[in-house]
Amino acid sequence: MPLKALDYESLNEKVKKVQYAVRGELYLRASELQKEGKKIIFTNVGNPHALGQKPLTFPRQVVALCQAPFLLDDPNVGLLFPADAISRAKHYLSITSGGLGAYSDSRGIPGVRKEVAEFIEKRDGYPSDPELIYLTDGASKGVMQILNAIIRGEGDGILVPVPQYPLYSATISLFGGSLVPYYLEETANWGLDVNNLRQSVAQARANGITVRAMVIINPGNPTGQCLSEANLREILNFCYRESLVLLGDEVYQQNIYQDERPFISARKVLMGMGLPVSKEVQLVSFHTVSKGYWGECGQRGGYFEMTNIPPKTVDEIYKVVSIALSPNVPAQIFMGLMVNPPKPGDISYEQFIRESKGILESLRRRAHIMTDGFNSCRNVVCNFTEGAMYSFPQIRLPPRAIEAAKRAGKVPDVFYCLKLLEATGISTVPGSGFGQKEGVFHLRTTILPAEEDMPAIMDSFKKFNDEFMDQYED
Ligand SMILES: Cc1ncc(COP(=O)(O)O)c(CN[C@@H]2CONC2=O)c1O
Repeated sequence: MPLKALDYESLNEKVKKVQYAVRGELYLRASELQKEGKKIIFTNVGNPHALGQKPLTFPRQVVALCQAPFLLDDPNVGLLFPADAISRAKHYLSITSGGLGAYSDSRGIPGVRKEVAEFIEKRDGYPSDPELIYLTDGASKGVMQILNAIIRGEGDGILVPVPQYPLYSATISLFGGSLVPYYLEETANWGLDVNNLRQSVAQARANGITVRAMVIINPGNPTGQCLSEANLREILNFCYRESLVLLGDEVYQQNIYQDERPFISARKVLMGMGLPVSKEVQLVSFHTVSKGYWGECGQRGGYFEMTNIPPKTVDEIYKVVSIALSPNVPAQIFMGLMVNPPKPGDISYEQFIRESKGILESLRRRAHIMTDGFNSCRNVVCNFTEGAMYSFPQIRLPPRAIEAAKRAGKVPDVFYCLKLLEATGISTVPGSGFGQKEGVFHLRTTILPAEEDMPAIMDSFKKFNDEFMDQYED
């Protein structure tokens, strides 16, 4: 029989080649163990509600009423829902094309795009045009749409930080482009050295690659570093000199756990740089409802904002996003609520602030508990999680452990993470899934397990690690 189109052997080679570690070998093994009845702590994915975080009340009240508009006609609705949630629900229903069940404009609901533009203006102090803001099914879809527009073939290179979030390596691979790594400096708190950028671009060009764009993830995933204004200015000048599009992945902009480097957007720095840079550098910025203190990952809400992108290109991107008809409409309402939350004086303001502050302050404490726990182990060094929601400790593995990994046919940090999982139920992602320097090993975990469980989890990790080292250390 001739091969059919969906027989494995005849699949698109790019599909077979692509890797995505966040749900890779460790996650699959953890799922097997869970089926066998083992208690697993799935701290491999930045999925706050899966680890017990409660959703913020106000957004759920508004979207519940939008999903069930008949409740608005119930005379008792005011007994269950606050007046500001009722009025916001009525507002959103009035700007949809027929409620949550109707497709919206392919770029998203104009009224929500306007709320995003107002949020950006308030955050950065510069005007933002709703026409250049597209709502997407999570930031992932936006990243994929923009990379799809940029990558013409394997000769096109995208500068990506290493360690990186594998959405980028996977998408570049799937679209047949070339990933051009630039290494973050672990000993400089995962700092970004522009000299590394220059070397990476020169190396790529020597290999015949046309470097077209650069990705920054700020705050970083998995590394957690926050870029300073000076860093961002250096990067924007570099993109200007090298004519690179800058993709600013800023999904963790609400997740900041130190006061020295508050979040500043790439767009704000760009707008402040004056001509010609502020008008020449092409920037696309990404945000989501999946992170921050919202953690509404399953809703699939995101946006990207285009800066200095030519109108004809914007039209082409609009054409392509139209193929998928409409972004997720309930998620667009979550996005509107995220960028335009209850204000002082609103009935729900106090509760909203109490809930969101509570989550952020707990995340900051958990970041310290986890970092300190890792650094209490003799062979582990861990930079503090300045932002985002991950911890990325370096695990120094003795030669006999590396040999044992080789005998088992595993990359050393996969070997270590599998042993950790089997012994403790802690499901992590090996550093090799994010990229790391040769001969250096890491694992990524989230800082999301419940705060009251965190000390016991770190004790369990330390016990495993010390036993592992006793077994393999000379
Ligand atoms: C840097 C970064 N960009 C984009 C996304 C995608 O977000 P959306 O949910 O909006 O598509 C993620 C998700 N973080 C993944 C998911 O959980 N753990 C991770 O590392 C991310 O870490």
